[in-house]
Amino acid sequence: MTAAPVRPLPPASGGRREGDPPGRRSWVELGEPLGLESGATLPGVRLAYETWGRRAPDGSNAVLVLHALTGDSHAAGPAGPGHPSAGWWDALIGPGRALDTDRWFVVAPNVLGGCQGSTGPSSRRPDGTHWGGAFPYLTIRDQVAAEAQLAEALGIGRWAAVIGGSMGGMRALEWAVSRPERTGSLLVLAAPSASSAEQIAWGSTQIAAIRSDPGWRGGGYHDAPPGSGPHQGLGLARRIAHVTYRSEPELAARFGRRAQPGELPSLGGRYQVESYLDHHAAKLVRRFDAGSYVVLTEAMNAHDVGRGRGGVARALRRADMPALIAGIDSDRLYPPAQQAETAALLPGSDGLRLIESPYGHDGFLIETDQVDSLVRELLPPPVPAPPNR
Ligand SMILES: CC(=O)SCCNC(=O)CCNC(=O)[C@H](O)C(C)(C)COP(=O)(O)OP(=O)(O)OC[C@H]1O[C@@H](n2cnc3c(N)ncnc32)[C@H](O)[C@@H]1OP(=O)(O)O
Ligand SMILES: N[C@@H](CCO)C(=O)O
Repeated sequence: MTAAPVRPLPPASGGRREGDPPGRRSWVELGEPLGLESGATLPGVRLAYETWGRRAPDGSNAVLVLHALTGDSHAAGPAGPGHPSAGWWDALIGPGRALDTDRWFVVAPNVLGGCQGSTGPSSRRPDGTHWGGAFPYLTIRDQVAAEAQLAEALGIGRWAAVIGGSMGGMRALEWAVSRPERTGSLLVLAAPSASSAEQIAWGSTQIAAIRSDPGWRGGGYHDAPPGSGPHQGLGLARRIAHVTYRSEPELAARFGRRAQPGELPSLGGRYQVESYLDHHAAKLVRRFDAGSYVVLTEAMNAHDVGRGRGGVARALRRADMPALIAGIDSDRLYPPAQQAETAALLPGSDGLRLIESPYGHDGFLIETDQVDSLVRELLPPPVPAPPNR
């Protein structure tokens, strides 16, 4: 397959901000419409990304880090303009960290279909109108196809490692299966080879919550007056999702049946856990687009590395690079048994790695010490040269 030409653009205005670790925000625009798995094409595709470290002249030290559903390209670095929080894997990326930016050139794109710089439903079409509900159906494969063009634009023929968790893990696995020659090694955290019935059920329930909001307007709300979008629906979707991201014992120990201070459930007040979910819903609504949430959730529902490739087992046999597949012992959304199957089928894996955590699926974001060990196992530090005699 010949890749479409890619037109790299200059760094975003401001580029590196004062106080940032060595890192840069930028984007590429694909020179030609992206052909999608559905047969449709997506014109005017832009992919935003951040980088840390220095690219080796031959591109051999590049590592691709792929974010989850509501993550973004800000994997490392402090909070700042456009980034309400510090990087979601800040503990892992930087000088001397597991992804040592004195050695590795780390690249984190914002996913295609997202809303933090890459083309998605809230972007404008070439004719200047918002995509909204006309944004095409995307799959994880389409997202990886766009990321492959980003790699070409950056002069990276082969990643030293492709690393991702949750939806990022789905994309990492898709990289390994569809482009094994370009995936030097693989780390997948808390992600399946194919979304299960239950995972599709959770995802489609969240999509239904958004679409049932009168503010959804068939996805065409981006030109509606400010504040009239499907915020209730998106908030409801986040509440449902967030419960699946945490574990039952954690919620029981942390909140129990307690009422939120100053509120009485018998008088219309909230339980603490309700208030906690309200908080996470409100936070997401402030920073995320409902249309992107729908498109990305549909892509996760469609995830199946075996589709049209003779099934999962056969597809995974293509991915023969060194691979680490990790699950979280308390993850009820992506149970580790599912990842054990992936690990057993991947030629380069020696079995499931288990992250111990009370926090459930979010453990891949929280248990950074354990993820650190996995990254160091995948990309061991260079053995120092013996002293000259
Ligand atoms: C890959 C990515 O997703 S990158 C983007 C970052 N991820 C997200 O935003 C996903 C949503 N968030 C999360 O999943 C989690 O917050 C994580 C994984 C980032 C961090 O987990 P934790 O450190 O365990 O945070 P936790 O779930 O306890 O949430 C803490 C927040 O809940 C608030 N909170 C706790 N109890 C209550 C309560 N009873 N009522 C209201 N708010 C509450 C805290 O004040 C805190 O608020 P803040 O985040 O605005 O400071
Ligand atoms: N907290 C993560 C969980 C999904 O993997 C997110 O919102 O992206």
